[in-house]
Amino acid sequence: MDATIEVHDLRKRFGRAVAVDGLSFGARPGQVTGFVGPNGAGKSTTMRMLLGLDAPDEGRATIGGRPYRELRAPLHEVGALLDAGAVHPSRSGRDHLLWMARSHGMSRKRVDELIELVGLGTAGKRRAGGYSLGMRQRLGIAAALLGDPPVLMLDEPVNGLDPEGIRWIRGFLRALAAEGRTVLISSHLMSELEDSADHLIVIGRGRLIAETSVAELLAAASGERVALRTAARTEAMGLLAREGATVAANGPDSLTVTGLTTQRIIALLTEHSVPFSEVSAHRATLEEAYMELTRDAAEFQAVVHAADGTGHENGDPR
Ligand SMILES: Nc1ncnc2c1ncn2[C@@H]1O[C@H](COP(=O)(O)OP(=O)(O)OP(=O)(O)O)[C@@H](O)[C@H]1O
Repeated sequence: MDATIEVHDLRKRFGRAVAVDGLSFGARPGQVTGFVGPNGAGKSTTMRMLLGLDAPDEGRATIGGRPYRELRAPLHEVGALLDAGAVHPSRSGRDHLLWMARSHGMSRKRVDELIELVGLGTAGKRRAGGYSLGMRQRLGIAAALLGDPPVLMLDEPVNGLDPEGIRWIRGFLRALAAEGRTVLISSHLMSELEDSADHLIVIGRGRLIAETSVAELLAAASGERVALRTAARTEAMGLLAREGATVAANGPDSLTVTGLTTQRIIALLTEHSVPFSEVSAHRATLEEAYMELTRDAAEFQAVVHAADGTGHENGDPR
């Protein structure tokens, strides 16, 4: 089966709210594709449409060229984790998987293999109601993998995990992609996707903001900025500005310079005997790049104003 995920001009409204607004993107086999956007951007709704749980108003959401409802053996074609809490609390993790396996004609052996693979071990025999979030995520991922599907879709799999859980899931997802699977994972935090995603789909207000590789996004956000550390801040600022650079001071001895290369800055400072202790190309973090991209997304501002408790739009004093 062709394991490509494709979304084309997808639209979905809930009453007056537009959840997904003409979204198009793709996710390919052999890659972890990060699906990132602020809270309320439309990630879960898009995944739900890909999984046939919500019907699009317009557009197409397909897996291997077909909508979910037309897949012949869905469990063997797509594995999904939307809500890690969706397990009966009094049933053990293993029994939950056995129940799913039996209803789809899969073996007990497959269940035991998966319990080992996701690192649940003996916890598999304990009541799922007593599981930590990390254990519930592992169980959910095991359930998604039951039918050994070439496509995996996980909604916020890293959210709420401890550092060890995050490390495990990153490595695990990368290994699944390395086996040739298509892995789509959503997150509202770009930093969660650092070190795990190869490709990024960034959305805001139901629309595509960027579809890019992690490397390209970082290069674009890093721009031509150079970080300069000098004890002679005023002198350096005057000199570089006269040479056409834009210079911003960020601290008593640190400047950010735009418009001149690192080599040219070093040559000028040396020529004019301006002391400096560091000149380096600025490298943006993934989080900085993301903040720049989503600055205008209204949901993002809404999160900020909800957090500061004003209940006002940002910059709107009413
Ligand atoms: N069943 C529903 N009924 C009404 N509105 C909905 C429904 N599902 C989603 N929405 C709205 O659609 C928009 C997109 O929501 P969605 O959950 O897809 O975003 P998200 O990017 O997954 O956000 P989060 O990171 O918070 O999970 C939001 O404004 C949300 O309130």
